[in-house]
Amino acid sequence: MIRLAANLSMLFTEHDFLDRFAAAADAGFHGVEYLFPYAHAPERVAEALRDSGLEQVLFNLPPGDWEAGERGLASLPGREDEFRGSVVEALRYAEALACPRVHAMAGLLPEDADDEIREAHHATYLANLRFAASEAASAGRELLIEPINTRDMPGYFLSRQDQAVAVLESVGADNLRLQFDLYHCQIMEGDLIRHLERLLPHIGHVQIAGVPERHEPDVGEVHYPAVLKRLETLGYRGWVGCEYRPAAGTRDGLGWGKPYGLVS
Ligand SMILES: O=C(O)C(=O)[C@H](O)CO
Ligand SMILES: [Mg+2]
Repeated sequence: MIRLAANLSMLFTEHDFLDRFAAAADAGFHGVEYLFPYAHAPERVAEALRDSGLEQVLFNLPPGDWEAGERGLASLPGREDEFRGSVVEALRYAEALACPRVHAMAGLLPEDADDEIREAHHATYLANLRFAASEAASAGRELLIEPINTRDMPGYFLSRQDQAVAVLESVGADNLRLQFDLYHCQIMEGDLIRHLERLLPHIGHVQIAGVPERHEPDVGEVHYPAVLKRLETLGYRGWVGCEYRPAAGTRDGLGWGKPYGLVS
């Protein structure tokens, strides 16, 4: 069975953040994810979640200075203390929200990155993920890494599935898993169903969006009914995060989700 989670950083933005939980429940979602809850006290977010009856399925560690263009800390040499603090903060919120998994964004390479700089980022990334996975395991949580396409996020340190698998295998933590975003994979590599089949043992969470505009899943080049059917027949029991920008109003665009219980 496909279980859809509304990404409240992109969906229901017609409402204030804490009101989006009820809007998602009303539209037939059973789970929510978003980028960052940190603008609100954990108890306030927990109250909105509880009142909506939804499950919290994912959110991200603090990413550094997002407004200044930073996109995560995990691979940034010299920012290790800040990254460690971000792990503690994310796990504090995960406890309050009973959220089973959190995503550590890798960060950006400098434009002039040479092999030495790339290697420094790689070494920092592995060391930080070892720390974060250990802390998350102690808290009973999973830690996710996600390849992100370099058209939307130029310079992002982790951009391909084979790179992510090599990192997972190097760190070797059972609770370090892959956040498999089909939108990014289609842009960078394509071959989605074969990637799903090969990567399934590593997958801790899936996200979907239409390609190339990142609108509803039924807008664009990916035939999601076939992809989601294969995900189901592969026995995936996790969540599918709907991480897309509605082409018009959120509810107006939910018709694609009717087979999965959504109400437009
Ligand atoms: O960009 C994405 O697809 C994500 O899922 C990150 O968590 C936020 O950039
Ligand atoms: Mg994603």
